[in-house]
Amino acid sequence: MNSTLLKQAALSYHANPRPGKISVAPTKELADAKSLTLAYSPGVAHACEAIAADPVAAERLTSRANLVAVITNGTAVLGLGDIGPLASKPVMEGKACLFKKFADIDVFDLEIAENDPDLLIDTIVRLEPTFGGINLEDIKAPECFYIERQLRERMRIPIFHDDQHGTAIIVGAGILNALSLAGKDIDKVNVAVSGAGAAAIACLDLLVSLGLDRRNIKVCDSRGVIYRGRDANMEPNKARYQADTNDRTLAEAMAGADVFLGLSQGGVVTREMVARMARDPIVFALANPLPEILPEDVHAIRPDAIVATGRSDYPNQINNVLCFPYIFRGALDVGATTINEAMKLACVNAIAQLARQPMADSATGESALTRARLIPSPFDPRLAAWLAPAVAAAAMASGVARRPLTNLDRYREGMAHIGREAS
Ligand SMILES: NC(=O)C1=CN([C@@H]2O[C@H](COP(=O)(O)OP(=O)(O)OC[C@H]3O[C@@H](n4cnc5c(N)ncnc54)[C@H](OP(=O)(O)O)[C@@H]3O)[C@@H](O)[C@H]2O)C=CC1
Ligand SMILES: CC(=O)C(=O)O
Ligand SMILES: [Mg+2]
Repeated sequence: MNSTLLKQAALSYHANPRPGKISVAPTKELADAKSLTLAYSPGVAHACEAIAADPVAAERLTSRANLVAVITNGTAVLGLGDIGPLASKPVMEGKACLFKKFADIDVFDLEIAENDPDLLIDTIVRLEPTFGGINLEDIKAPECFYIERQLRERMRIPIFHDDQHGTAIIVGAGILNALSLAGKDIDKVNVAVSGAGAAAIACLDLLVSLGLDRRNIKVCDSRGVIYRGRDANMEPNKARYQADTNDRTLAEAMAGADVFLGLSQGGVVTREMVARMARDPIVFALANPLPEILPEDVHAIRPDAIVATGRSDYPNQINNVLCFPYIFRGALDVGATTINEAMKLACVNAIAQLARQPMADSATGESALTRARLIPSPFDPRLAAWLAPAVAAAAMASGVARRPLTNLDRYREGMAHIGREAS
């Protein structure tokens, strides 16, 4: 679809037949005076009193345990930048739809007009009685790191900045599979990165925990390569990735690199830069909505490249939609108090392994992993049954589950049903 048609279709999709993408629906019969008596006054008072006597009763008597807040202040909306909370609402409604569609989780999207990190934190902390979990979205770096850390310390429900960890999880799975196709080892490859914000820093942290050598990483922000000694007071997260190098530009950083990871802005990579990468280059151009370089431009200059973008209109969509519905599903279902490293790594492995399984409809039984299919499609009906139980099991094994499951196989069957309904 050309860009004019896409714009028209997207605006019409959002406007018709009624504005927006989500609504709230009752889950109980409410047809007569008797059901009104139960749902509202006087019957509702009994539910209130039960929760006042024992807060855990809220899990049985309200929607809270299946209700997640998608929260933003609109400071880093996709790659569009600081467009503010109101303009971010279509993205947040979109996330709400994806939670519901893929994992049957209800979401309130909250666009908060507050840029001061401490005031935003205080606002979010006060929402704990309403929600079973908090998905932070499109809050810019470096504030996002402080905001998430404070919330994790002050709240007893899962807090997950999707642009950091959801992206890192799917990038981790995609890179592991791409490296295996390219026949390269993670501890030996050179990586050039465009972007040093929420998503890029979290991806690097996870890739390092998977074996990537920090000395083989060169990161660029909007001012070029982050090299040792560049700034007197370098932001601490950038400082962790400052390189001992004479390279100063992204073009120099990409020369000879095995992997390019783009989490910055559309169009910052040229064909010439890709031409100078190592053999079988892995190009993850993940800026949204426009990637750092389009796949057709990469393939035109490097037929040996393995390419991914964040978009659904090209093969290999590396997008956090493959993670956030399922990591929350697993966490909520065991009453996890947090989403920890063990749960994230379980999710990475589950995605990477699922991509290696034969497709359900495969006649040959061959592995589905190819250069054009590094990771499962967002509509793969097996995602819920693979990811949510892996996350739930990791939560239980790492001691953060308040309501451990007694039968993981039965839980997996329930997730398979959700997956089939979604696809
Ligand atoms: N595919 C996916 O699933 C996801 C994709 N993304 C995409 O990643 C991008 C960044 O998102 P996020 O990390 O949340 O945003 P942040 O605002 O936290 O970070 C943006 C980073 O990009 C850098 N940057 C801006 N312009 C350039 C440039 N011309 N060259 C190099 N670096 C540049 C900024 O540099 P500086 O520090 O100097 O300001 C900053 O480090 C967006 O396009 C977003 O859509 C994000 C999450 C998931
Ligand atoms: C996908 C996503 O979360 C982003 O581009 O910000
Ligand atoms: Mg985002």
